[in-house]
This record gives sequence, structure tokens and C-alpha cells, in this order.
Amino acid sequence: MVSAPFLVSAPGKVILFGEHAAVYGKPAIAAALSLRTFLLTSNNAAEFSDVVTLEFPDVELQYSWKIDSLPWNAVPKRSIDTVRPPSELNNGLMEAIGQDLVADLSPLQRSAAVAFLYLYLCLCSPDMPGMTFSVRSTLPIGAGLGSSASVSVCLAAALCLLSGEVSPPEKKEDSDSDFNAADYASIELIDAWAFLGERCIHGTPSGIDNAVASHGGAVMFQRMSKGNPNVRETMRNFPPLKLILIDSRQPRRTAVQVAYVAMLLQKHPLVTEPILDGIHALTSEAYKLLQMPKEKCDDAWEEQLRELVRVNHGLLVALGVSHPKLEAIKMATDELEIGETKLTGAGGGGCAITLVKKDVEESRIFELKQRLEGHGFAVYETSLGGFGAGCLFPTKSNAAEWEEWEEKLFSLHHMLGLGDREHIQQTVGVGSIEGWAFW
Ligand SMILES: Nc1ncnc2c1ncn2[C@@H]1O[C@H](COP(=O)(O)OP(=O)(O)OP(=O)(O)O)[C@@H](O)[C@H]1O
Ligand SMILES: C[C@@](O)(CCO)CC(=O)[O-]
Ligand SMILES: [Mg+2]
Repeated sequence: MVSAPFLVSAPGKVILFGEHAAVYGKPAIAAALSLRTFLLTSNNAAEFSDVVTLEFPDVELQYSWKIDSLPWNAVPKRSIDTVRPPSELNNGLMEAIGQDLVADLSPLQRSAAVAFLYLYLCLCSPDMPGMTFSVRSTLPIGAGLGSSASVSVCLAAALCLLSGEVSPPEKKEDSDSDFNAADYASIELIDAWAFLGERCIHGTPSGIDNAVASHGGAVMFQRMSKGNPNVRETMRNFPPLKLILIDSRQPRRTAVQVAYVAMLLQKHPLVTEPILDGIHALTSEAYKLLQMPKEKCDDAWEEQLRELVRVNHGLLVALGVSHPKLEAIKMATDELEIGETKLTGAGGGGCAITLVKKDVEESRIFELKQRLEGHGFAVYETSLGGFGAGCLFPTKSNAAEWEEWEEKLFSLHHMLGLGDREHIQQTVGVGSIEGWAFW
């Protein structure tokens, strides 16, 4: 069991193949992003020792609840012989959280607050001291890059640490080395709790986003039914793909997009099922290609991968989850012959990825960026396949900084008007400062 203050962090993700079909038990391929979410857990001052507080400045949310007014009686009893939480939300607890505890919040704020309350009530106890949970992210929100999963993983990790369900990780040199069985068990548990957070945020998640946000790296993921364990194949020799990540800046919610596909499937099963099967088939082909030894990754290999990107986008368009702005991004990359483009994540807005052709001159990529930025789109430079969830504790060498971080980086009060999210990565970011350890 650890005590506050401490930081946890988890990455966003890019789905390369298979979104939406993943919800129906088809495989999907995704990799962790270098853009990440950070959560600071800190103890409240004495006068606020009876409240738990959320400070989520990115969604302009600040909310406190009196700890003893929370519906502790509605928390389901955990079976003593199962460590992992069930994969379904408990209806009684969801009803008890209901609308009253999160009144006046926008849908964007409410889903994060409900995810927090659900995990806090399940993992903590009424006799814990008053604390503040402050979330900041370098990820765009609701843009297909797994912001909700990175928040859910951060919340699950912090609350599991506080309750003693998991211990801080051993320090490792890089994401692939030093397998440690205790850390593996811990991150599996964090992943399972984060899945419930994702359920609070978007209803019927496949689990791929929280799997990548907790474990990091690149994975092939397949959701299994009837209580069978999900497939999560770590793709170790993931080839270095040249990708451009473009945010249409068109807001949308994953919950709405996923519900739309569910409606289509119900209304036109004979049409929709073959589309999902087509996505399944192309993801399986892509998986084989991405597993090829390096010496076989030639021009023909690259072309095949790009073709699959194009087909995947076409099938997502058929499912009705594209958006005119995503089509404008695709058209610009097609016109400049940069590569093949698909939407990534739930679509309806949010991000697209372009798999760039090997021989494209930098001047053309520059032109693309100018054109896209001119339309108000954001172009991200990021790398794929990094660390999963990790934590950072105060030490002798960073003791002086903690107070400043709490005040300047994480407090809603100080954040409003500050704007620059990159600042957080530079100040406490993974890779920017020493001391982070990963499960
Ligand atoms: N920085 C943040 N602070 C607080 N809440 C956040 C933050 N980022 C995401 N969220 C929560 O996640 C929700 C957005 O999740 P949603 O699943 O719709 O989009 P996404 O995860 O960014 O995209 P996708 O699921 O397609 O990858 C927000 O409504 C909010 O509840
Ligand atoms: C649209 C979807 O397939 C991906 C969202 O990032 C939903 C999910 O798998 O949970
Ligand atoms: Mg999400």
C-alpha cells in the first residue's frame, strides 16, 4: 500500500487495423503512442480531509464529494477467491452513482466522473483520507487516440496502488526487458479495472484501448466471449512504420459511434456482418505482414500494407463512421500521393493516420502539413510502441519539485489560461525526467 503524493501515467494508442469490428470479437492491431495522460494523487489539506476531489482541467471539471455521503453500501461484495474484478458493471452500484452524484456535468465530464466514482468506491474505503485526483493529458480528447482508456488506466493504477491491490513496479531498463511476474500480475489487474472505467465511459468497449494503455508496445487484440480470456499477442518485432497522424478536430464521442454501428448491425445484419468479416480478414492479413522478418519487408510488402489501410478505411466508411473532414484529409493525402489514409479509433471525426510511401519527398509532406493545418487540422509527430502504465514517486532528488508540480501543472485554478499541454510532457513526462518505473 502506498500513500499520496504520487504520479501515474499511461499512453494513448493508435489502432492500425480493426476498430469497430473489435467490439464484435474480431481481431484488431494497435500500438501505444508517445502522447500520454498523467494523474497526480495528493492528500487534501486538513480542512478538506473529509472530501474526495477531482480536478480534471482538460475538461474543465472540478468536483468534490463528502466521502461519507458516497453510496458505500451499494458496492458489491468481492468474492474472496477471485482477484480480478468481473468484466460487467454492477447495475446496483451504477444506479446508486446515478445522476445525483454527477448533476450539472456535461456528458464529456460526466463519463469521466462516473468512471472515477465507480473505481474509487470499489477499490477504496470510507476511512481513507481526503485526496485530490488531478488528471492532465497531452492527448486530444475524443479524437480516436484512446484518451478515455489512458484516463481509465491512470485511475485504476492510482486506486489499486492506494488500496494495496498492486505494488509499485520494479525499475526496468526498457519495455521489453526484465520480465517480472509480480509486475505482470499487477498490470493485468490494472487493465481489468480500467476496462470497467472504459465501460462507464463508452458502454461496450472491446478492451483493446485499455490493453494498450496498460501494457504499452504493439498488440494484436481479440475480445473473447463467454468468459474466455481475451487474446493479447504482443507484437515484438513491430516494423518502424512511417505514419502521419492528423486530427480533424471534429469532436465526437466513441459511445455514440459504437452505438451507431450496433444499430446498423441490428437493422441490416446481412449487410453489416460481411463488412465486419471483411475487416476481420484484412486485419488477419495485416497481422501476418507485420510479423514478417525484416528482410522480407520490401516494397511489395509495403504496398500490400498500404492496400489494406485503404480497404479498411473503405469498410469503415461503409459502416457510416467517417466524416466529411476525415474524407478531406484522405483526399489531400491521395492528391499529393503521400500514401494511404484511414480513420483511426471510433471515427465520426477525430484522427486519421496516413501510412506514408517510402520514396515520398519531404517537400511533399511539408506541403501536406501546410494544406491540412490551413484547414484547421492538427498534424501530430509521435512515435509508436512505447511504455505502458508507470508511476513516479517523490524522492530526495525531486522533493523540491513536487509542490510546484501540484500547484502549476495539475491544479484547475492555475491551469485555466495556461493552455500549453506540451508543457506537462516536458516537465514530468516519461523520457523527460528520471524516476518513472513501469509495470
Ligand atoms: N484529459 C482528460 N481529462 C478528463 N477526462 C478525460 C480526459 N481525456 C478523456 N477523458 C474522458 O474520456 C472521454 C472521451 O473518450 P472517448 O472514448 O469518447 O474518446 P477517445 O478515447 O479519445 O477516442 P477513442 O475511444 O476512439 O480512442 C471524455 O468524455 C472524458 O470523459
Ligand atoms: C471503436 C473501437 O473499436 C475503438 C475505439 O478506440 C471501440 C472499442 O474497440 O472499444
Ligand atoms: Mg475512448
